[in-house]
Amino acid sequence: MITAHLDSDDVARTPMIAPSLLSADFARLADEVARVADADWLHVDVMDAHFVPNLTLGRPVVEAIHAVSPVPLDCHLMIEAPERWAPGYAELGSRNVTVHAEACTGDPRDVARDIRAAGALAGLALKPGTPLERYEEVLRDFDTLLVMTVEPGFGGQAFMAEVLPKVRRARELVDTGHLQVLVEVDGGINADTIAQAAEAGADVFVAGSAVYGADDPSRAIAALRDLATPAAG
Ligand SMILES: O=C(CO)[C@@H](O)[C@H](O)COP(=O)(O)O
Repeated sequence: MITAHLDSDDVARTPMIAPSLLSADFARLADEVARVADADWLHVDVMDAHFVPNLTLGRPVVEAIHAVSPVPLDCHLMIEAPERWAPGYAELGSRNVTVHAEACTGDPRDVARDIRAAGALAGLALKPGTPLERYEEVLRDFDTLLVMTVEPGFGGQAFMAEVLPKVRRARELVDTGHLQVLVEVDGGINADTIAQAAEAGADVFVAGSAVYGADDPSRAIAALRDLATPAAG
């Protein structure tokens, strides 16, 4: 059985920028994917109108995006019953597939195992109000921890700085426990907020409107990386 894991390059503490396709023009997806070829990952938000009050796209569209994307896909499943659907997003070739802890009906470690067995890294996402303490024990069974810095569902919301202590605690757990886990932040990340998130210990920065709302997404990605790098320490 092939099981995906992070390699040493992934955990080198180099800030990774993952533009969120949610802020792209859905009528021109292939072009919008090509505009962020300089990114580290392409973040794809899958929403089911149940777990979150919004509906986006599903596996056939993600498969089509994967076929044209020059960068690895980072699929964020904001859906109910993730244990049923997550392995399919791994099988299509995604680099990372993240499920919400709040949506898992069983042990989240079982979903992580199935995602990895299907060939992707496994991510665990937490809403702003979900305590990390509840999931500290399962962290070592995941490759990424996505800390939501807005309520999931929509792009263009304001960054919730009150979530930063959770990012700091995640960094501490990863460092002291020597865990091979990337800390990812998602929501309201832009030129004004990315340094705070980097200083708190994030490795991966999802940015939707800050990248797709820019005239030149490549320059926006480079600028975000530059702002995160000194703050990451
Ligand atoms: O998952 C989500 C929203 O639920 C995010 O990925 C947003 O798409 C980020 O957009 P910005 O806050 O960066 O505009």
